[in-house]
Amino acid sequence: MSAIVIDGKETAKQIREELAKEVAELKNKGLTPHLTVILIGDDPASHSYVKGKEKGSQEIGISSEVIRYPDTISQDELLAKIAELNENPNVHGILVQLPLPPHIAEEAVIEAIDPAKDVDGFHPVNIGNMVIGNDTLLPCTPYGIIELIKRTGTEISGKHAVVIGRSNIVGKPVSSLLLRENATVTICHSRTRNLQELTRQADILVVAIGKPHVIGKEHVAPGAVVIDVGVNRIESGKLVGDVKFDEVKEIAGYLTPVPGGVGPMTITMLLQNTVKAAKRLANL
Ligand SMILES: Nc1nc(=O)c2c([nH]1)NC[C@@H]1CN(c3ccc(C(=O)N[C@@H](CCC(=O)O)C(=O)O)cc3)C=[N+]21
Repeated sequence: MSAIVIDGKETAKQIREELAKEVAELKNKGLTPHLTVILIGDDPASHSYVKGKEKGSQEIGISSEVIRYPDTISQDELLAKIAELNENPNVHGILVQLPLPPHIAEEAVIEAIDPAKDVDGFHPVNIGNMVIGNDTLLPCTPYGIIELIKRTGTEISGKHAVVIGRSNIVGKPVSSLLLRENATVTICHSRTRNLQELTRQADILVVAIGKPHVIGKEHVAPGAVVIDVGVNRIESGKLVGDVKFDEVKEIAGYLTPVPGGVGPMTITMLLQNTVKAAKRLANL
């Protein structure tokens, strides 16, 4: 058997087409959703990712701007800018690209963003609302993962979902969203014993480790839905996942590729969050 490869690019395109229609209607009502991205320093990966956001914004018709700072910017200066954007009624979404230079505290920056404009879904208020199950801005990658699983036609309710990884931006929130969808959720991490024994029980396996090619066919049950969240740039410059794609493809039921899987969905859910934030701020 060979897995069906989940086309994240195509799924992202479908959602963006739906969003473009919605944005056109909002514009008729005089509302143009606006996203402001703050980019600090000159990490090439961050720059390429921010380009993806600008392109995506143009595609669906929302306006976006990127504010660039050298990595010498002080934390106070950055917080002052965020305070100004919080007050600006024309700005609906604020995203500060991570990682930040070491002299700036990530937590302080995330907490400075108005939760209503936190399109990353990283603010503790939004995380709390997500865990409770309230309607809120959801973190983009986990939200995109749920959409990808649902659009394969897979029912999540009652399934055993195993997540490998417990980061604040992927592992923890995706576990919470899977639970919200009524999956039975197991979270594995670097201290987990008998990883293989657990992952082989998964109907849905979400891999967010951040190491190239560490999950192989021995970790996967026949027919499982395997979501590879890894974005690892290897020496050759190639982007690879955490999963050994070729061998897991032989056993899984569904499998996401890297690139072209979760990545395009992350940007799409950011656009969706920006539209949602704009509507809420305008009481629509
Ligand atoms: N505040 C903040 N929010 C983020 O959401 C955030 C961040 N900071 N910092 C960096 C990470 C990384 N991230 C990616 C999103 C899309 C792709 C993506 O679209 N990847 C393409 C390939 C792109 C390529 O080939 O370079 C794909 O997988 O097909 C990758 C990585 C969001 N992040």
